[in-house]
Amino acid sequence: MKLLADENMPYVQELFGDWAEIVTCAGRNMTPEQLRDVDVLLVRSITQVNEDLLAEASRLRFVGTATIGCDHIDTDLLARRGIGFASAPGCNKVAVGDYVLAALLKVGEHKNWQLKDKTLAVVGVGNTGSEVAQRARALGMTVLLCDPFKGEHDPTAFVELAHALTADIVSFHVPLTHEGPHPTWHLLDQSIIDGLNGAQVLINACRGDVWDNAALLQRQQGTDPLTLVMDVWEHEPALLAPLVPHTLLATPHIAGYSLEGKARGTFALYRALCELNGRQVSLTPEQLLPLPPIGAVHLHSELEQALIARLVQLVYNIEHDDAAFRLALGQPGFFDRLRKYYPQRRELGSLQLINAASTAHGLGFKI
Ligand SMILES: NC(=O)c1ccc[n+]([C@@H]2O[C@H](COP(=O)([O-])OP(=O)(O)OC[C@H]3O[C@@H](n4cnc5c(N)ncnc54)[C@H](O)[C@@H]3O)[C@@H](O)[C@H]2O)c1
Ligand SMILES: O=C(O)[C@H](O)[C@H](O)COP(=O)(O)O
Repeated sequence: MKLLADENMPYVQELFGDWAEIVTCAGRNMTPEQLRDVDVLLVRSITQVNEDLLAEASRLRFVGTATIGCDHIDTDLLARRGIGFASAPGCNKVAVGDYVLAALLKVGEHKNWQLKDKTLAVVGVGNTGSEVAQRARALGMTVLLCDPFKGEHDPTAFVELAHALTADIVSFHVPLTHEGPHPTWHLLDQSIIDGLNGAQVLINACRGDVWDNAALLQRQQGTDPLTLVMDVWEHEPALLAPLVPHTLLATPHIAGYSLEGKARGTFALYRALCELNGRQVSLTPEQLLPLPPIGAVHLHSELEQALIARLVQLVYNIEHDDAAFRLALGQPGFFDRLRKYYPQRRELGSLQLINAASTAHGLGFKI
């Protein structure tokens, strides 16, 4: 079995090394020729799996993406050609929850806000949105949930988008869709952007195209700019650079980049391929991971916002990611390079807080 994998997918050797001939390459540069004699293709979100890429892939029988989002995969094409497919739903949801928690704490510091007095709206309440909602509740925030698909079954638990957009902070966690009853492409469009007030904070850790970046830039260049946290950008990696100085936090699509999240992503594909090949699943994602640098911390005081911020920074410092992004901005290939050489980041759950209240668990720590 010949397997072609994105070079930035960890643990491929450990999981497939003893049953596949493995070839790796840069995900953005995969070519139809490379797929000629390949049986299994493993990609991340930057490879467009479409007619063009698969033009010569006559042996291909399985495609896996080690990501949550699948907007880069032509799944109809795979179905038509009888090629098996798997993604990794939820694999990095915890990392996205950690990222948004770190961002919220930075927003609190920047605006001198007590987050417990503020309202957060989560737009898209699936795997990642639910992680964010859980952390915001643990901070004591009021949380509004907006998800028209889920709202159909449980209208009292969800609000309309217009209501969500009145929150102090609005965090987006939708898939990128162009069709259907609630498409998300430019969900945040010019008219919505114009209707927001300058005290509001927006967070995008889902897909860049969900926000109209050019319209946002226009708003930011006016007299009443918004506070923006942007992990994802329209037209990555060729993002709208002039928007960056108008953000509070800017990062290169790494919200989901915990080591645990990446391991779960590759592992989901390993499990799917084992099933397809009638092989026994002989490992767990946890077995792939090294020990975290800090295992436990004893607490001797209440978990209030400033202490939570210090504890989060022990595990994940979002400001380092932001600083690296601003420093590299404009250099050729900077976006992909930051992602390729992203430092090992652990999830908050790798740190045990001893003597902590149960809210620590809601924040994502181990107790
Ligand atoms: N920045 C990152 O590193 C990163 C990491 C993981 C996922 N993502 C992106 O985030 C997206 C969401 O991930 P997830 O795991 O939560 O997916 P999910 O499928 O579990 O949840 C998405 C939710 O969005 C809802 N939704 C769909 N259209 C909507 C609309 N118009 N308005 C409101 N809600 C809507 C769906 O009903 C669903 O509940 C992924 O598709 C992926 O593109 C980004
Ligand atoms: O959809 C996802 O899972 C995330 O966006 C993922 O973290 C993106 O990472 P990439 O596949 O681009 O390395």
